[in-house]
Amino acid sequence: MKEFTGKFNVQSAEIGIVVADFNETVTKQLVQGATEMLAKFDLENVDVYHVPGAFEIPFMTKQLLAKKEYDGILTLGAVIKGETDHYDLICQNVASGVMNLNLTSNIPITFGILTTDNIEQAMQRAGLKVGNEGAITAQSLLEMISLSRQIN
Ligand SMILES: Nc1c(NC[C@H](O)[C@H](O)[C@H](O)CO)[nH]c(=O)[nH]c1=O
Ligand SMILES: CC(=O)[C@@H](O)COP(=O)(O)O
Repeated sequence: MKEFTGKFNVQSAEIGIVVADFNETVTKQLVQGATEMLAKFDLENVDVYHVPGAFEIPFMTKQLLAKKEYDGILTLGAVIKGETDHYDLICQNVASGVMNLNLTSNIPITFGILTTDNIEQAMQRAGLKVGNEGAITAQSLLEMISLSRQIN
C-alpha cells in the first residue's frame, strides 16, 4: 500500500490570499494567523487581495486563477448573522462559489470564511479560545499543495 500525505513539500510555493474586509476586526486577525503560519514554512512572498465582502471573494478568486500563477489560493472572511436571511444567501452562495472554483481549477483553494451567529463566535475563531481559522486554513492549503506536487 502506498500512502500520500501533504507533509510538506511546499518550497517556494506562491500563495494568493483573498480576504473580505467586511468585519475587518475579525478578518485582519485571520490574515495575520494565515501569514504567520505560512512564514513558518519560509513562505513570505504572499499576495493579499482585499475585497469588500465575502460575496466578492469568488469573483476575485476567479480573476486570480485566470491571470496569476499561484500554487494555491486562500479565501478568508467573516459572515456574521443579522436580522434577515441575507446571511444564509451569502453563506450558501459564497461556499458554493468557492467549491465550484476548486472543482474547475488545477490549484487548491481553501475556505477560511467564518460563518457565525455573532461577533464573539467569530473572534473566538480568529485567534482567541478556539484557534485561528486563518492559520488552520493556511496549513490545509500547504498540505494540498504538497499533495498535488507528489502526484503531478
Ligand atoms: N453581512 C456581511 C457581508 N455583507 C456584504 C456582502 O458580502 C457583499 O459585499 C455585498 O452584498 C455587496 O455585494 N459580507 C461579509 O463578508 N460578512 C458579513 O457579515
Ligand atoms: C451576513 C449579513 O449580510 C448580515 O450581517 C446583514 O445583517 P441584516 O440581516 O441584519 O441586514
